Amino acid sequence: MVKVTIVGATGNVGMFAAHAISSIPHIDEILLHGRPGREALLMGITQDLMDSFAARGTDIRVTWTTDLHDAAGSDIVVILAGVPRKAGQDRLDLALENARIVAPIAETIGKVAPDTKLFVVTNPVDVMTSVALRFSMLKPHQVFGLGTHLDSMRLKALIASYFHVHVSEVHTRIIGEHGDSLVPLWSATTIGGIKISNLPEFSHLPVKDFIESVKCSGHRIIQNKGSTVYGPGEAIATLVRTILLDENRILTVSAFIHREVHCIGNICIGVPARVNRQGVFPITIRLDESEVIAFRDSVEKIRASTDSVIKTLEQERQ
Ligand SMILES: NC(=O)c1ccc[n+]([C@@H]2O[C@H](COP(=O)([O-])OP(=O)(O)OC[C@H]3O[C@@H](n4cnc5c(N)ncnc54)[C@H](O)[C@@H]3O)[C@@H](O)[C@H]2O)c1
Ligand SMILES: O=C(O)C[C@H](O)C(=O)O
Repeated sequence: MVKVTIVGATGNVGMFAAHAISSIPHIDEILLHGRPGREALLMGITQDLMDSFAARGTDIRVTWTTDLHDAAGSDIVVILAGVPRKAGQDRLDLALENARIVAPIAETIGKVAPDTKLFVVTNPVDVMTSVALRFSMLKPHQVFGLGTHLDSMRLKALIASYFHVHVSEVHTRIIGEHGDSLVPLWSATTIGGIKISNLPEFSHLPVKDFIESVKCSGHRIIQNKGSTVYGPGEAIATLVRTILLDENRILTVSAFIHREVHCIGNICIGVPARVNRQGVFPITIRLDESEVIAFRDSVEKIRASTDSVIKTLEQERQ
């Protein structure tokens, strides 16, 4: 029995993610979790999803609960519970408020579903992934975040459009913080298998504009329509599919690194990782010198926020 639980299922991203995930083969049950007091909303979402499955011909059971213990037996638990940022806010501004929400959820999930993969989406996602790892007591390969996967997809779309090629011809990666200190890896960017820097058009590429556009993307969407939904929802479904179908894809997720990237580590941050049924496994990579410097800066920025949040949570528990 393959079961996926979504915690924070009454939110904008949670609702769409449930629908996006439902197109993955071999899922038997999607469990929607919401806070007590949200029962009518959960019931409504469940019925609406079931109608869409009937219309599409999808045979998945949708259930809902306000009790996290029902997540027992889940293959994947996606955490989307928490506040989203408002236009003008930085994702890191949400760190402590959302850590207070994510930590107890992760703690309970670690106890009731010790074999699950815990997939964190709540922002600031890199900090929340470390919080989930710390409080769930699960193993590092079981806990990961959406990281810079969505940023990488945003850059990929811009490059594909510039070169007039199908998006599948572009491979690119952004590592580091899902935020302003993100690090684009031009050294790992190819078009049709050819290193982008070997293409004459590369010298005209508006690199700075592209990176600025990726950094501002979430902010612009929130300003215009209130929240980012379809991009994250599809990105979440890609990760869930890669795990459940044991695809061994290399995706850029927030994962605990130790020595894999120039020995910079002991933190959860966006890095390329092999993703399969067992979880996420960062791959060892060598970067250009300028990329190492930028990645180290990004790691230290995330480490400062992570350490401060975890210290506060631990003090509050004493
Ligand atoms: N990592 C990414 O790329 C990415 C992308 C999109 C959204 N996000 C993040 O995901 C989170 C959800 O975004 P959204 O747009 O769906 O927000 P939303 O406000 O629509 O939904 C928030 C959800 O969290 C729940 N929630 C709020 N406070 C809670 C609490 N104290 N305890 C338990 N549950 C609580 C709500 O009931 C709701 O289900 C935000 O933190 C947002 O920044 C991350
Ligand atoms: O930008 C946000 O706050 C939401 C999300 O992280 C995104 O990048 O779409």
